[in-house]
Amino acid sequence: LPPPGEEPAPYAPRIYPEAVKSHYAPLPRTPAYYRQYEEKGPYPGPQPPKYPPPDRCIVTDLFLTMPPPPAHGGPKYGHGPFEPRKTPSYSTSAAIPDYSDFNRPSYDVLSHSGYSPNEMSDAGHMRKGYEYDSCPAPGYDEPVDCHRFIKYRSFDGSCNNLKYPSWGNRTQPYSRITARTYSDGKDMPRLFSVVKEYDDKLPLPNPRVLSVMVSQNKPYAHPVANLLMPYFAQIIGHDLTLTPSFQVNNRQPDCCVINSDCQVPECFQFSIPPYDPFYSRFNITCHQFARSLPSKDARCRYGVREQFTTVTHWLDASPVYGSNDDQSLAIRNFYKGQLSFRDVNSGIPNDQYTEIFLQILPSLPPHGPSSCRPLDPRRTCFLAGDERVNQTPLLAAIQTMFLRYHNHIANFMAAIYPDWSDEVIFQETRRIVIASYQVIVYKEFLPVLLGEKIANHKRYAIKLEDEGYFDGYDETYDPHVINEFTTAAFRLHTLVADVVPRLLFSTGPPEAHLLSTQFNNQTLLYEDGNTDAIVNGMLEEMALGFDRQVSLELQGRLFRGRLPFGLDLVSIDIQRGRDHGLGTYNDIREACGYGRAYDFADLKDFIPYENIAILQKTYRSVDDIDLMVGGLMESPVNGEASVGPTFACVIALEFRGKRVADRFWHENPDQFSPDQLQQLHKSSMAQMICATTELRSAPWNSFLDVSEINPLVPCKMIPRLDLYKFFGVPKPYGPSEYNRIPEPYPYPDTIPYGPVPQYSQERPVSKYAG
Ligand code: HEM
Repeated sequence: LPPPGEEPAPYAPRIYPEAVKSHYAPLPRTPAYYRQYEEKGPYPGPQPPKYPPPDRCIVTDLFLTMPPPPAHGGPKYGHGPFEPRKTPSYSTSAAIPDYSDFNRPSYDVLSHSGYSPNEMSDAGHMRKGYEYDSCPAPGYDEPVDCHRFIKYRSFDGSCNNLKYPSWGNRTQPYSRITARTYSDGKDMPRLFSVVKEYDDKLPLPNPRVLSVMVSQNKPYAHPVANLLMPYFAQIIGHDLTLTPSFQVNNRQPDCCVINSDCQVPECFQFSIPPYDPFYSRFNITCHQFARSLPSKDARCRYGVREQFTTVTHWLDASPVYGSNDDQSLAIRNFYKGQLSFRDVNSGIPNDQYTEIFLQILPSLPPHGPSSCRPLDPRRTCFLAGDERVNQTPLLAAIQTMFLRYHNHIANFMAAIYPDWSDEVIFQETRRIVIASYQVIVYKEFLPVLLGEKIANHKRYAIKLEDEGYFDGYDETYDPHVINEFTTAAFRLHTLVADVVPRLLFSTGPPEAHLLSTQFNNQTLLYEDGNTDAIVNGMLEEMALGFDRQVSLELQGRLFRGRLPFGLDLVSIDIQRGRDHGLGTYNDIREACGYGRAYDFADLKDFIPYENIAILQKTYRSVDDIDLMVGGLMESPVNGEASVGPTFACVIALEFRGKRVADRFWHENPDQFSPDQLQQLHKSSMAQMICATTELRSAPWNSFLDVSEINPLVPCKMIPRLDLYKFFGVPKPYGPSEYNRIPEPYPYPDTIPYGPVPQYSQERPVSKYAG
């Protein structure tokens, strides 16, 4: 950390190639741009009409008061700007294309949502412990036959809790730690300030204006964490949540076009002011946004709107193994327990001669519903347990490490027990990989994210036992992901750096590519050694610091494809919180026991003055502050953590649940023998890097930059799991009733990736041998 009173150095990538230097030249923006925002005071956004809009028309922030676009305006990209309507009106009969299909979508097309607004009534359920208000209510459950899932996790998360078998299942709704703040109490996003003017509701600040007030793309480097930390966090995020949003034919409706007349209730787009520092250059005046789907759980069906995840709620490496049977079948090769893979050089799938270090993820079928469209058709996108794997090569590189780690252990087991079936080897390996991953998350990752003090605090129960088993399993503890966690606290987008770095001395000079050129583009991983080069690049490059500054690559260029602009993830995150009716920043402070702020000045305990000033300029009341914005304004806990105290509390509560409520938690007494547990606790990110790449050394805690207290350690000195402790005995450990061979899964008739080559003990000598 810099000495007190001194600012940290502004972030500049360490791997800093010529090609992207111009990107770091000062942006063609002057402080005057920002002053415009400040002088105008809080941007009120287009004023809502005096009369309430029709109920189903939730969008108050249309561009009705926008000036007309310039006649010979600059470049026109995308869909904006729009002809302003002559008479501002919310009528649905204006002359725009007939999107009658979209007129009925919210409750027809959402067939799996299955309820109409009239059916809704209030039905909150208070949960045990602090103020949980969630569904399904305790005691509720469909009859599920769990006998197949006594020893091994199901893929969809059901049958973890034997009393409430559907708990934690994919599609179960989120839980909450604070009350919902929907404008109508049950369904409409949070739209209005708590301050009223002559009984008129005043709108909340526009999300894009907030985004610009919050972040001017002037990030600082993280004081201690490298880039592997946020991307590993992203894997955890993907493990726990994938919130589906409203789609028609597998894509979001283009709300900025079809919803200019407020026709699609599930659209929640927002306007971009004409003086926007970035988008005005492209005449963009509207930002796309579709609402998250409401869940359909039977108990919640008539209740208030609650969102859900389509991946399991457990910390079970679902990005690797999938979150339902179909996904899990697609990623296996049904040979000796392995996950399906390709040889990076030959492209041959599941070739048993392929070294672990040359394995890459299998190929995504070319015409599937994925948004990944490879630029080079020979370099297809990847298939993994989570469809978001292709978002960036950094994420895919970590997924590749997991694939190799699984296959490394499965090969070992198959060699010791040649008579074990593919199913048993697969499930036993999966159990070890998940356990190892849980250790890495709790022992190495959370202390870096939350700071040692919170990570070790008794309240959160996230410090692993030094010795022996954990006796805290509680089958009545609500395991469902906390909405405030996934919709705000764990969206660590502020830590993401501008570049995708590659560094491997043997494959050439260091390289970096702008992040926005790498979305949905896996080209970089397609050469021998390139997964390793990217992993090495992440170890070498610093993460960005936890602050209100977010990289322009995410704040304006997200998913831009070949356009010079894309989406703004900061405003999306803010709008998503309102869409979900999240409790405000102040509500969460209170729930965490930090006390409410009654005035902007009361925020000074966690928020620096400079940031309080911004909040005061933008919000009408301290009670209006969005959780995402307030959280980002905080200083990191003790200056050492990667989040502020409010996010840290929400994140720690989430991870408490992931440990306490998980029947398969690796420290539970019936999961592993004491010897095995001791081995598992040796797991580390460094060990995983050494086992799955050809790097010869790794930082001791591989989420931290190399320093005197965190040296670079040669792989041979990094403690390894003694796998004989797991497989040196004839049968997997466990009480006898759990210890039977599981019944087979519904195998497909054909194996997905061509004929499986015969395994041969006489493997060719690796070119890396010796
Ligand atoms: C290149 C980096 C990243 C990109 C392009 C990206 C992009 C996105 C996008 C587009 C969303 C959906 C936003 C919405 O519609 O509400 C999202 C959600 C999310 N992101 Fe990121 N993200 C990145 C990095 C990260 C990192 C490092 C984390 C760290 C934990 C993270 C955590 C999350 C979480 C928890 C969600 C909510 C997931 C859900 O509820 O479905 N992201 N991200």
